[in-house]
Amino acid sequence: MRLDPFYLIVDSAAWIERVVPLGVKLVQLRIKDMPEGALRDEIRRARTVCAGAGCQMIVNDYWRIAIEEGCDFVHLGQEDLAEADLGAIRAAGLKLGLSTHDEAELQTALAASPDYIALGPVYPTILKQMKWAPQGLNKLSDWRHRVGTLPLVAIGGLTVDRLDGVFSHGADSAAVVTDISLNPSPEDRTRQWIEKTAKRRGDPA
Ligand SMILES: Cc1ncc(COP(=O)(O)OP(=O)(O)O)c(N)n1
Ligand SMILES: Cc1ncsc1CCOP(=O)(O)O
Ligand SMILES: [Mg+2]
Repeated sequence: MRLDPFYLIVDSAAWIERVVPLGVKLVQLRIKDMPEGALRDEIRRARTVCAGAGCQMIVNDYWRIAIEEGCDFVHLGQEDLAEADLGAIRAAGLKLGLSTHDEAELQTALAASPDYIALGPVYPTILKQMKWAPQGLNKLSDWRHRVGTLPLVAIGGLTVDRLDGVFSHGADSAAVVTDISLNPSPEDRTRQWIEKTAKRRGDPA
């Protein structure tokens, strides 16, 4: 499986409606603390936009709802994974991405046969409090060798200027939240990410 090199993470269908039409091809819907009915509405709205734009949509955390709503990709952290029914996820045909932060988590993740492995935070992040210090680029290279041919996602503190570094250290895809969501012009910044990753995506010159 191949992942787009630009992996955008947003927290609403409204964001997806705003930026996916610009040419985003891989997006995660990461919603925290929302009543289930509203969450299902968000997923359905987001999925409609993504389907129309040829954008792969990944649902964070809510694997049961993702199955019920007919989605095809979920992302789980290690705590999510501990409570998830992997058999049900696989039986429903969903692809699975997993977070890792240290060696033990990598072993746990590899044992679950995921479709990609994410490593983070590569750089300091302001999105959420992390138990882990920034991992740095050398850890990314280490993970590159350990995950073999599995797609590797870098996450945490990524910006357009940091993309060359993460790709040259083995990442296949770079995931981002605040460099876009907190930018004074999220649309312009999204275009910069698309342009900077164009060659890796195989876009025509
Ligand atoms: C691509 C990607 N990598 C890591 C995470 C973090 O997942 P998790 O550790 O479960 O934390 P939350 O995002 O659920 O707060 C992610 N969402 N996406
Ligand atoms: C959810 C998550 N997991 C590891 S780092 C991170 C946050 C990424 O956000 P940002 O791109 O704003 O640093
Ligand atoms: Mg999670």
